[in-house]
Amino acid sequence: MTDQKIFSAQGLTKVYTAGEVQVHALRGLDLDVYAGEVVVLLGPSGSGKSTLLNIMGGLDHASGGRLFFKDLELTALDDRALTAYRRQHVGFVFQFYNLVPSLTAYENVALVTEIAERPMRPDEALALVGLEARMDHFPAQLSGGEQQRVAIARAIAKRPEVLLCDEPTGALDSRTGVRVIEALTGINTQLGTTTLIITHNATIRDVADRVLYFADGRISRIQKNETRRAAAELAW
Ligand SMILES: Nc1ncnc2c1ncn2[C@@H]1O[C@H](COP(=O)(O)OP(=O)(O)OP(=O)(O)O)[C@@H](O)[C@H]1O
Repeated sequence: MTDQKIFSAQGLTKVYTAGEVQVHALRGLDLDVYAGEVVVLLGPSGSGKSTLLNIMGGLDHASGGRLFFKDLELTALDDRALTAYRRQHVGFVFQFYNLVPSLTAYENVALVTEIAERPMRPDEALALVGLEARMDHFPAQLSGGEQQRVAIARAIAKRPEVLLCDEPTGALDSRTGVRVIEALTGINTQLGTTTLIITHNATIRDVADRVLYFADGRISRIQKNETRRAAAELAW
């Protein structure tokens, strides 16, 4: 973790309108995220965690307030510029892996490296998540945790500055979930990738530099961990 801000949000709001109903998903959120840190986002369902991650990742527009990625004001960008930002700077990991079933692990990662500006090789990315021996396997031949690690390799192969993870262990049992968190923290250590992880599993907060507690569209508390616990020590 450094003192260089990579994200800075001021008064960020998001209102979803569904027919006559308005949902205030973010209600004036302020946040700084520092380059190289691991941040865990905790909070009840509907408290705005995914909404924030989607806006940070350029998948959605805020309704108000300002959000910067370094000097770039994301809240001032149109769809096209937001797509360019996302392609260049952001990797995503979701609860479901979305691998192409007819392609091997290697080929799934290569799909991304072929269109990135300065990618690592697919085998290099797969080695970072401990799957170099499984490169030629198809998704159906891999466990859920291994498929998620392929998805992580795919997300980091373009060397994004930011990795945004929405419930990456949500579909996994404890042992495989721990391996996935190990892969994420290992990448953070080796590449310095700023990593945000949404989870409902409070045990995971111990691997973070900081923990953000969400409540009703705002951050109600920020916890700073003096030391980060090794992912391998986690169990739930
Ligand atoms: N596309 C949408 N249209 C309408 N309302 C939405 C949309 N996306 C999210 N919401 C609403 O915005 C609020 C915040 O949702 P969000 O997904 O950010 O919460 P969350 O903290 O990530 O929840 P969870 O932990 O269940 O994923 C919720 O009330 C949700 O129903």
